[in-house]
Amino acid sequence: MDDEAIVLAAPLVRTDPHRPDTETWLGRPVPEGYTDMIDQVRELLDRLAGAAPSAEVVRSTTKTVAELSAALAAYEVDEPDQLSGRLGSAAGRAQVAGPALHVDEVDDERMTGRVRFGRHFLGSNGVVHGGAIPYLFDDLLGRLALGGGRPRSRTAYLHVDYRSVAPIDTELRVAAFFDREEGRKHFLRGTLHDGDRLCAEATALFVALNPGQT
Ligand SMILES: CCCCCCCC/C=C\CCCCCCCC(=O)SCCNC(=O)CCNC(=O)[C@H](O)C(C)(C)COP(=O)(O)OP(=O)(O)OC[C@H]1O[C@@H](n2cnc3c(N)ncnc32)[C@H](O)[C@@H]1OP(=O)(O)O
Repeated sequence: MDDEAIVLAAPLVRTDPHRPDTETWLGRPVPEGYTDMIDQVRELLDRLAGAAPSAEVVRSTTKTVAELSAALAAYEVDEPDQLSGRLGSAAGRAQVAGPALHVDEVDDERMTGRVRFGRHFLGSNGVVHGGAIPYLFDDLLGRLALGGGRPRSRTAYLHVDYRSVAPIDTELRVAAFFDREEGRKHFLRGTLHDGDRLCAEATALFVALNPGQT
């Protein structure tokens, strides 16, 4: 392993004091170190986005990533059994398609947290890609839509207003609010702040699924 490859494998410095030590999933213990693995993959995506590697490092990284894919392929499961996207207390639900969202406080009507968009989510000029922000809101508001014992629902619309730029590699604040419900229609809104500065806000309609609706 050469020096540049060692940098990729360096221990993760990001830590989350809010993360529980153990978590169960579908009544089973989550494999030890699972969320650390997800954090390492996030780190890899950030490094990948920011790197202009030598041909030698491209070759060795390609080989290593192919080996990792093959190792995970041996453990492929159907959707109901997958961990990614289902660990409610893990950053971003352990789903690396989205940013590392940490929920701090939640009740039936409100949710607050922190999010950090890494280099992987860069649009340009140090600013988060405009497409990554709706992802964040869909996830955040979608979780709150499920709160308070409410039935499963689906996003019918999601309207995002970009009020000011959201920087990458910065801890941003998020908040979600359950505004009201009209029959199956649940109206929610969310905000994204950098300090006191509003970066983006969203309004959304989630429609509760009818019994038997998939
Ligand atoms: C095993 C354990 C796991 C545990 C996990 C724990 C961790 C946390 C877990 C999870 C967090 C989840 C966080 C992510 C959440 C993400 C959510 C998504 O992204 S969902 C994907 C994107 N959305 C779609 O693909 C929808 C596609 N559209 C549809 O399926 C339908 O259009 C649907 C269901 C939205 C509505 O269809 P209809 O046939 O059921 O109902 P109709 O009659 O059309 O609408 C009902 C009412 O809503 C209004 N409506 C519908 N769409 C509207 C729109 N776009 N604008 C305005 N009004 C609309 C209608 O006008 C109607 O209103 P009137 O009752 O007449 O007053």
